Amino acid sequence: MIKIRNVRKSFEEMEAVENVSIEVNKGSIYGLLGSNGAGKTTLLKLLAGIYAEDEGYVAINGQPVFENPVIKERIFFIQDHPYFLPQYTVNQMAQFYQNIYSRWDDGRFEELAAIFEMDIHKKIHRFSKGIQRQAAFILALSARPEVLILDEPMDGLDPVMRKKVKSLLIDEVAEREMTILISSHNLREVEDLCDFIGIMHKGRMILEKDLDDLKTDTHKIQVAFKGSVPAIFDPLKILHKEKRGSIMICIVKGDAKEISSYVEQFKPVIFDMLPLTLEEIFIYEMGDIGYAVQNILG
Ligand SMILES: Nc1ncnc2c1ncn2[C@@H]1O[C@H](COP(=O)(O)OP(=O)(O)OP(=O)(O)O)[C@@H](O)[C@H]1O
Repeated sequence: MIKIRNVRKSFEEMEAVENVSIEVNKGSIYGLLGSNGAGKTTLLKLLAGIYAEDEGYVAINGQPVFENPVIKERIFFIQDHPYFLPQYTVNQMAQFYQNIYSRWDDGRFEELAAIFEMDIHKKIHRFSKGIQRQAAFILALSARPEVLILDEPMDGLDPVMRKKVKSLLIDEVAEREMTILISSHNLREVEDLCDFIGIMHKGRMILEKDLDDLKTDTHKIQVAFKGSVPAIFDPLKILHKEKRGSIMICIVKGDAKEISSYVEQFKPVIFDMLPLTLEEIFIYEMGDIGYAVQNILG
């Protein structure tokens, strides 16, 4: 669906995106994380066809995006400062987009306006930042895009609205296989939404992960034995191990049931398997550069 291959983009001397490749399958939600200036917005603008790549290629459905109106009509991009025509109401913006997007859905527009309790006849610039963002979501989803590109979409939304927006996005993905690329500074903000996560740092992609695999595959175990610790750990794939008093804490990769039945053979006096946050997984997975990632995710 989305294919970004060895892409570079510079601004004068500054290389904003350096040799980045990502692929996003139809119906997936890809979270692009990174600190300020990492190159996230530049990458999203390359995908939206706002910038031309200096090298590499950016394609959707096998076709280049830049200067390609057929593909652009299938993309909706909500920028970090959503764009509206000056003095326009939500309804007037809807008419504007209706002329651009052939799959624009009036029924959906009315439905979403009702869900958000949006005053569609009010001028958008008079709305607060959060309400303007809600208006952008209503317009974006009514355009029925195949690809939705979101730059810091939760910025300015209160917790109730975040939940509402997330569930609407998940519904669109489930019902009609919309594909989403979403940027954020904050892993916790998007971890329940994304199937894949890519972390950018100084223009480069430093880590990419499939979240489903990660969450089912990585566990924290706490274990204690009577007397000394038997040498049971060798066959386990351990990312991290530390001793706190008589308790051994390990971060282990593998199937939860297999790990449990293996450890239980050695009759531990304490044995717990605890859930890990995604942030912890990233930090343990990345070893030495985990600390750098901790700052990025912070
Ligand atoms: N139009 C531009 N002209 C010159 N430099 C630019 C331009 N756009 C981005 N840059 C530079 O490219 C680098 C990457 O910026 P970008 O906005 O893509 O980062 P980001 O990851 O989105 O950051 P943030 O999280 O702060 O929004 C930065 O050093 C920025 O100063």
